[in-house]
Amino acid sequence: MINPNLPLLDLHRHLDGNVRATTILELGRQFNLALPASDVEGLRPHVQVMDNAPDLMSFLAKLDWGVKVLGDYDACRRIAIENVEDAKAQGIDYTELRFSPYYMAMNHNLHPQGVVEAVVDGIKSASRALGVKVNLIGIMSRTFGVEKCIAELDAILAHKEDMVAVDLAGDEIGFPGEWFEPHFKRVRDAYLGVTVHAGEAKGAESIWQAIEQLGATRIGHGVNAIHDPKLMDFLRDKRIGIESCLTSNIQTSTVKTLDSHPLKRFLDHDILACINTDDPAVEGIELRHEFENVAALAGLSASDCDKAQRNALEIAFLSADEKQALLTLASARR
Ligand SMILES: O=c1[nH]cnc2c1ncn2[C@@H]1O[C@H](CO)[C@@H](O)[C@H]1O
Ligand SMILES: [Zn+2]
Repeated sequence: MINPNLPLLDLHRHLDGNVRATTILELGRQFNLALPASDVEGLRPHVQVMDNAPDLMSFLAKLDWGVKVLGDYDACRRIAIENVEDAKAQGIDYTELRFSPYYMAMNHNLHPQGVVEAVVDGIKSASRALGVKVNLIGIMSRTFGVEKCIAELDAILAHKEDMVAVDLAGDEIGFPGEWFEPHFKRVRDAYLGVTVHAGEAKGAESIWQAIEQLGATRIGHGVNAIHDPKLMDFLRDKRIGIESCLTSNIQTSTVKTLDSHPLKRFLDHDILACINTDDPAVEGIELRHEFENVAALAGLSASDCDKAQRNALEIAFLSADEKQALLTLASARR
């Protein structure tokens, strides 16, 4: 359940994992690309998870068409704007949209920095026009290797004033966090926040690594913390945020069933965990659905959902004043 008197936040939302099927079709036509289908129903199984994927990497393959159609910078700007429209339609008060400039650039040889510029431009204009507060998180896609991530980081840091944090996403097993220590030193030196996808495909040791070596103050997914009692206490005591994504974790086969999802136990342990979408279009879900339908199946009560909403505000990459403004806005509702 969503408490309308608390702000509604989505802190873990991939902009490039949320490209509308209709937009993929239109951009495919615009750039004369051979798509696997010519209508939405035919395209759906190629761009959306229909049955749960057997593992993370099979899930991630469903994001590929959404970036294969990005034939120019205007296409990047377009999907950025549509992401703000989608957030607005959900009644989201504040969202942190994350994106991987190299992943968006690579199919049509765009320059990652040009992609960043187009996304920043689209987000700023749409955010202003629609009245949704948005910040950006730059992603390094670890799947493409250490060197590509250096170039990707260069593009992100060239626009560091338009970013609140940097993330590491993609293949957690094949490209361990240890390889990205120099990258995150640069991120911290630029005074940006650090959030890392960890403990999703790998165990609790990957979460320890993200916190202790990379400087993460927030963890994407972090489901495998549940197997390490010392880490559970550490996350609570150090106020490390956990960005949970319920449906995503089922669809990647990270968690077998919703009733065994660790989010409820994170909340009971007073860990700052919250509810997020991950890749809405690829999953075929949205934030309200996660709160209104999925949370209860994961054992959350209405007061657990309240807690998740408050936790999101607590761990958001925002100043104390900005958080207060969001609280004031929501408490004045109705
Ligand atoms: O759930 C996830 N786990 C790990 N990586 C992800 C997830 N969703 C998307 N990406 C990755 O994020 C980048 C695009 O924003 C891509 O690298 C994609 O593979
Ligand atoms: Zn993610």
